[in-house]
Amino acid sequence: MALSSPKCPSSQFALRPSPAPRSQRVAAASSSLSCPPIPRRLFSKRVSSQSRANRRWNVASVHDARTLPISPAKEIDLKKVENGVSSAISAEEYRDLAGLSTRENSTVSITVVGASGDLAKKKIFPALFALYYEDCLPEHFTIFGYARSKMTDTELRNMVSKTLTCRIDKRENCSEKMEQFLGRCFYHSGQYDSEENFAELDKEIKKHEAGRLSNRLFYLSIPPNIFMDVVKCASKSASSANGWTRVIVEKPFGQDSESSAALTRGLKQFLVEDQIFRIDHYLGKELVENLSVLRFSNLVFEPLWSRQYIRNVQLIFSEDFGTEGRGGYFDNYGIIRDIMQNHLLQMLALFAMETPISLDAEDIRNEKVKVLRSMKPLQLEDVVIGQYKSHTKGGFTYPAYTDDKTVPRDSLTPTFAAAVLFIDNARWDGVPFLMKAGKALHTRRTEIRVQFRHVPGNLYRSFGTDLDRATNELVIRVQPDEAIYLKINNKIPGLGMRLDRSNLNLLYAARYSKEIPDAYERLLLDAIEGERRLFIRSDELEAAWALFTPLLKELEEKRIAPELYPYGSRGPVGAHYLAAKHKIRWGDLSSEHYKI
Ligand SMILES: NC(=O)C1=CN([C@@H]2O[C@H](COP(=O)(O)OP(=O)(O)OC[C@H]3O[C@@H](n4cnc5c(N)ncnc54)[C@H](OP(=O)(O)O)[C@@H]3O)[C@@H](O)[C@H]2O)C=CC1
Ligand SMILES: O=C1O[C@H](COP(=O)(O)O)[C@@H](O)[C@H](O)[C@H]1O
Repeated sequence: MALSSPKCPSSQFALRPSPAPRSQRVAAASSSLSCPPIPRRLFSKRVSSQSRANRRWNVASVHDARTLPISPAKEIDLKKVENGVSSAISAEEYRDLAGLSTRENSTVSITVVGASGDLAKKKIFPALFALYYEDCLPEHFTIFGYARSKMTDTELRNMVSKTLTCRIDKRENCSEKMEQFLGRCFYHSGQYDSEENFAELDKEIKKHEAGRLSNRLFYLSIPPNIFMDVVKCASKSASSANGWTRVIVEKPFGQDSESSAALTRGLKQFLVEDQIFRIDHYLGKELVENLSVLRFSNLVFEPLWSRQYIRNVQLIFSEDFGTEGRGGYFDNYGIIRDIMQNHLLQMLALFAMETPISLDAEDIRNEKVKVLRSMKPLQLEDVVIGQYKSHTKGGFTYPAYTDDKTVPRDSLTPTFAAAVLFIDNARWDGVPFLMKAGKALHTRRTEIRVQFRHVPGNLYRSFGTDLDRATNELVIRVQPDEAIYLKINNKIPGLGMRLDRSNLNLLYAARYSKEIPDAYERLLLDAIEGERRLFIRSDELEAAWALFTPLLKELEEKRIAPELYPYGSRGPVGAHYLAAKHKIRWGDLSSEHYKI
C-alpha cells in the first residue's frame, strides 16, 4: 500500500519549519518514488520541530514566538525549560518556534572541506549529485569545495564530473541534471587554519544565500590532525548567523580513549553536541538500517533474539584487496581501529540493543550506549591478529603489507583481527559475539551470521544430517549482493526421508528493482535534515573506545607479532582456534556458504 506522495520533496521545505527527519518518512511503496516522502507521526514521537518545541519547552511565558522577526543567535533572549532546567534557545530552535524556515527564505550551503581529496571525489560529490537527481536537496542549495589546492570553479566541476554517475535504473535527463548540479558547485581555496580564509569563504557563501535564512553544513573530509583547525576557523568565521550550522566529522575519531576524549573536548569548544555529526558510513548501509526493521517489525525474530535461542553471533568484514594507496594512513590505525571499533561494533550495538522506546535518535542512541556499556573490555586472549604477506598466484605476485613504501618494513600493524566479545546483560549472558575483519582476503563481503541453538531431542537426528551441527543460521549479508537468508533443514523431495540444508532466501536484487542508494547519500540527507539517528553520539564513542583501548595498548606495548597470512587467503588459522575455543565454527567458511 502506498502511503505517500511521489517526490522527495523539496516541498517538505515549504510545508514545515524544518524538513522532517527521515525516521518520519514512509518507505516508498511505488517504484516510481524517488526520495521518500514525509509521514507525520507514523513512527516517531518527534513529529515536527514545531510540535516538539511546544511539547517539551515551556515558552508560553515568553510571548508568541511566531510574531518574532528573523534574528541572529546572539540576539535571541528566549528561554526553554527542559526537564526542569532553563536555558537559552538556539538560533535553530528559535527559527522553528517562530516558523521562519520556509522554502522561499531558507538556503542550505554545503562546504566539502578537503574537496581535492579521495573521499570527496569518490563518495561525497557523487552522493550529493544522487540526492540532487532524486530531488532530495532543498530548492536553494549551493555546494562549495574548500581545500589548499588551487582550483577554479571550472576545474572543480571538471574534477567532480568524472566521478558522477546516474543510477542504473534512472537515467532520464541525466546529463542535463549533471550540468545543473555542477552549476551549483563552487570552489574556494584556503588554508585549514586561517580564519581569514574562512571569512572569505563566508563572503562567497553569503553571495549565494542572497539574504535568505542561512543553513550551513561543513563536511570535514580531511585528515584528523586538522579537524580542530577547521572547526575553530569555520565556527569563528563562516558559521551561519541566523540558521543552523552543522559539521560532519569523518572517522577516525581519535586513536584511543584519551585522544578521542581530547578531540571531543576540542570540538565542544566551538560546537554543541547537536551540531556534530560523527559519520560511520556503515550505519548508512541499507541492510544495517534494516536490522531494526527486521527485529522489531517481525514477530518471528524478536522472541528468538536472546541467549535462549541464539548460540553465537558473527560479524564478518573481509576485503579482497590490501591497503594499496592508504598504507600511510592505515599503519597508524590498523584493522581493529579501522573496522572493528566502529563499523562492526556499531552493527553489533544495533543488533543487540533492547527495544528503544521510539525511533527518535536519542532513544535509539541511548539503547546503543547501554549495550556497549554492558560489554567487557577485550582481553588479549580474546583476540587473534594477522598481517598479509606476499603471495604468488597464476603468475601474479600480490604484495605483502610491508611492501608498501609508506609502511615501515618491520610494521606490526594488524591487517586482520578476530575477536570474541561478551555482553553482560540478561539477554546476552554467555553468548559469544565473534568479530572478524581483514584486508587482502579471498573475498569482499560483510555479513552478520546468527547461529541458533540445536533443536533439543530432535526427532530427525538419524536422517542423514548432523542436526546438532546443522542448526538454523540467519545471515544478513550487508554487501555485496545484499540479502537476508535463513538456513533451514528440509526434507529432500521423494518417497524416502532424507534431509538437507536449504535457504529461505531474500536476495535484494531479485526482490527489488530499485538500485540501493550509497550509504553516503542517506547520511548526507540525514545531516541536512538534522536527523541524528545514524550518527555517533559522544557517549557512544566513549563506550566504544573503552572496550578496545586496553587491548590496543597491550598489543602495542608488548609488540605482539601478527600471524602472517598469504594475500588472497582466508586469513590466519589462529582465527579458527579462537572460534573453536568457544565451540564455534565461522559460518563463512562452511561448505554451504558457497551454495548461495
Ligand atoms: N578515502 C576513503 O575511502 C575514506 C576516508 N575516510 C576519512 O575521510 C577523511 C578524508 O579522506 P581522504 O579523502 O582519503 O583524505 P586525503 O588524504 O585525500 O585528504 C583530503 C584532502 O586533505 C588535504 N590534506 C591531505 N593531507 C593533508 C595534511 N597532512 N595537511 C593538510 N591537508 C592535508 C588535501 O587537500 P589540499 O592539499 O588540497 O588541501 C587532500 O586532498 C579522512 O579523515 C579519512 O580518514 C574515511 C573512510 C574512507
Ligand atoms: O572506513 C573504511 O571503510 C572501507 C570499507 O568501506 P566499504 O563501504 O567499501 O565496505 C575500508 O576499505 C577502509 O579501510 C575503512 O577506512
